[in-house]
Amino acid sequence: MSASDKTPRTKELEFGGSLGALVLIFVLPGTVFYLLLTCNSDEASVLRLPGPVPSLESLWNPSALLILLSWVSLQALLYMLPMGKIVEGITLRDNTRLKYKINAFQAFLVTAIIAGVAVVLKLPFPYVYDHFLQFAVASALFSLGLSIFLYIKSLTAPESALAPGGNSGNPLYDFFIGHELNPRIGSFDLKYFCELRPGLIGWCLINFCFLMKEIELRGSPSLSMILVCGFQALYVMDALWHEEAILTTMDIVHDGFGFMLAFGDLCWVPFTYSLQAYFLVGHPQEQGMAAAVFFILINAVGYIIFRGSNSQKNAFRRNPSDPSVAGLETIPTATGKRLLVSGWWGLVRHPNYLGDLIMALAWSLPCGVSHILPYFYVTYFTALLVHREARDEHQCLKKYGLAWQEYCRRVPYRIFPYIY
Ligand SMILES: NC(=O)C1=CN([C@@H]2O[C@H](COP(=O)(O)OP(=O)(O)OC[C@H]3O[C@@H](n4cnc5c(N)ncnc54)[C@H](OP(=O)(O)O)[C@@H]3O)[C@@H](O)[C@H]2O)C=CC1
Ligand SMILES: CC(C)CCC[C@@H](C)[C@H]1CC=C2C3=C(CC[C@@]21C)[C@@]1(C)CC[C@H](O)C[C@@H]1CC3
Repeated sequence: MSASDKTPRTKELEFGGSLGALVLIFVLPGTVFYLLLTCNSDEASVLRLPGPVPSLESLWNPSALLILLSWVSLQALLYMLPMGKIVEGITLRDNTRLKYKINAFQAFLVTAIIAGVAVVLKLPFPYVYDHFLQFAVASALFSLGLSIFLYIKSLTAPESALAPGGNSGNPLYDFFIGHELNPRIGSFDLKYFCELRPGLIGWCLINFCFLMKEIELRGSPSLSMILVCGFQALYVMDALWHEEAILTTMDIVHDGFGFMLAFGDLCWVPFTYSLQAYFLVGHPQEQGMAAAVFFILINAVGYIIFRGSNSQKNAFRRNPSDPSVAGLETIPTATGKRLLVSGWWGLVRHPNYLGDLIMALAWSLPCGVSHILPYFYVTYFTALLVHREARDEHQCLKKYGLAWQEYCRRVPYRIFPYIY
C-alpha cells in the first residue's frame, strides 16, 4: 500500500469533538424516549415532563426484539436476492470501486405484498402501537450492539478502508462517527443496507400499523392519518426509487459507519419520523376537505422542488450534455467538474433541502395546531439540514476553492431565498 492510499488522520472534529460525541450517545436515545413517552401521555405537551418513568421490566419485551430481528433478516434476505442491477460506487483511496446492488424499490414492493397477505390473514398490526416503546428499546439496543461490532471490526480493517471523517485516533469520537468507511461482510455492505432498507421501509410499515390501530379503535382511518401516511410513503418510495443517488452522499462517501448512522438509520428514523402518525392515534384531529387539499398542495410544491433539484443535479453529474441540463449556466472549477448556477441550483445553494423542509411542514399540518409535538420533525430537520449544509459547504470550499466562492457570490442564499 502506498502512503497516499492511507486515510489521513481526521483533524477537524465535528459535533463538538469527543465530548460532543459522548453527550450525543446519551442525548439521542434519551430524546427518542422522551418524545414517545410524551406522545403517549394525554396532554402530549413538550413543555411538561411526561408521567412517571416506566420500570425497566416494562420496557423489555423479548417478542419485540424477535420481531425486530426477523424484520432486519427479511430485509437482508431481500437485499441479497439476485434481483435488480449492480452499479459501481465512487473511486476509493486505493483506486478500487465497490459494487452495490440496486433493488431497494423491489424490496419495498415485496414487503408491501407480504403486508397485504398479513392483512388478509388478520395478523395483529396494532400490536406495534401497543408495544411501541418496547420496540424502540429493542431497536436502540440493536443499534448499540451493531455499533460496538462495527468499531471492533474496524480495528482490523486496512488503513485505506478507514473513513476520512472518522479517523481521529480518539476511540470515542471514531466510535460515534464510524471508523471504517464501507464495512462489509463478504459483498454485504452494512452501511448501504442500513441507510435505506430496515429503517425507511420500517417507518412506512410502522405508519401502517398505526393506521390499522385507528381502524381497530374507530372503525376507519382518519383523513389526517391517510394524509400523513400517504405523504411519508411517497417520500420513502422516492428515496428507494432513486437508491443509486445515495452512493454520492456524504454519509456513504465521507462518514464511516458508527453509532451516529447505525442509531440514526435503525432507531431515530423509524421511531421519531413516525411521530405524527403515533400522535394521531392517541390525539385524533378533524380536518376538512379544503384543509386536506391545501396540505396536498404544500406537499406537492415541496416535492416538485425536492425532486426537481435532486434530479437536475444527478442528471448533470452523470452527463453534463444531457438535453435536460445542457442549456443551464455553469461555472468551471479547477477539478474539471462544473457547478450549476442556474435552474434550481441558481435559486439557492441547497434547493433540495428547501423542498424537503416544505414537505416536512406538510406532514405536520394534518396534526392540527393544538400541539407542538407533531412539529418536532420539521424543527429537528431544519437544525439537521442547516448543520448538514454547513458541513457540505465546508467540503465544497475545500474541493472547489475560488470557484465555490464565485458560486456563493452568484447565489448568495443557502436554503431559504432572501432569508438564509
Ligand atoms: N430526511 C432526512 O432525514 C434527510 C434527507 N436528506 C435529503 O437527501 C438529499 C441528499 O442530500 P445530501 O446528501 O445532503 O447532499 P446533496 O444532494 O445536497 O449534495 C451536495 C453535493 O452536491 C454537489 N453540488 C453542490 N452544489 C452544486 C451545484 N451548484 N452544481 C452541481 N453540483 C453541486 C456537491 O458535490 P459534488 O460537486 O462533489 O458533486 C455537494 O457536495 C437531499 O434532498 C436532502 O434533503 C438528507 C439528510 C437527511
Ligand atoms: C441521529 C442523528 C440525529 C442523525 C441521524 C442522521 C440520519 C437519520 C440521516 C443522515 C442522512 C440520511 C439520509 C436519509 C435518511 C436520514 C439519514 C439516514 C435519506 C435516505 C432520506 C430520503 C432522501 O431521499 C435521501 C436521504 C439520504 C440521507
